[in-house]
Amino acid sequence: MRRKFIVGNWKMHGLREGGTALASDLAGRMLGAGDVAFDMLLCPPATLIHTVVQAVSDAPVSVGGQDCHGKDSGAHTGDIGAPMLADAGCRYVIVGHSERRQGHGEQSVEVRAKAAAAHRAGLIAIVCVGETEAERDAGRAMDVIARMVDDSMPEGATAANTVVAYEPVWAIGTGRTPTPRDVAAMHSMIRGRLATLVDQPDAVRILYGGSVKPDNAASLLHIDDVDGALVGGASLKADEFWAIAETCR
Ligand SMILES: O=C[C@H](O)COP(=O)(O)O
Repeated sequence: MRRKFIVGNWKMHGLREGGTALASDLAGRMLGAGDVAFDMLLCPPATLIHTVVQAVSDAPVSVGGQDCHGKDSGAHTGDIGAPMLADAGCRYVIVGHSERRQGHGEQSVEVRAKAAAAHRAGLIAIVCVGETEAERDAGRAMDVIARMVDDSMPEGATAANTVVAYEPVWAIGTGRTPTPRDVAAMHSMIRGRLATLVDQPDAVRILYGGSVKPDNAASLLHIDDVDGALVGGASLKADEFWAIAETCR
């Protein structure tokens, strides 16, 4: 049985005061809620990792990085090594987000190296894949995602060290989402693909991301093979993020 997984990706948002307040608010809700049917992860910007780790230390809330380098250390100005994230208290790291692939020209071969680096550091890698609008319009979405999954998954990936996030690029921050039928088809295809790439493919959590909001969360999160959500904008407001999480209860 895969537990639902609700992940907040704060992207490049947040200063210490607001980040502490948001993380503390969510930690309090998790503690107050008792038994919940989902796991919660917050991925703040690197500058807030330490602060957020402290703010959620008493609560069942994990913290993750938004990216890591494919090497453990070295002369890579501005980058963060996976061992640094682990040392700072992270359990997870997002790799291959489309904002890294598009904004920084990252290819799947680098994403694979980043996921491998995450595993070496004992982190769980959240490997993101997603097609552009042009690729979907051209009827190539399935092929594109299949290839991204194949090329981004490192040797030694297991259900214990890897999560996959399907995020159509055209749905991120736009208020648009694929139909539940399209999401179901894509997630089912991804799970089939994982069979040859990952140990225990049926246990791998596959998240949907892209304009997940309180009003559409239930319809997206109850689709077969959708094991949670990678939430951007709505993760910056405790009420909205919590409302999304609560649809899993
Ligand atoms: O990592 C999160 C995704 O990019 C989704 O962002 P969004 O919820 O703002 O569309």
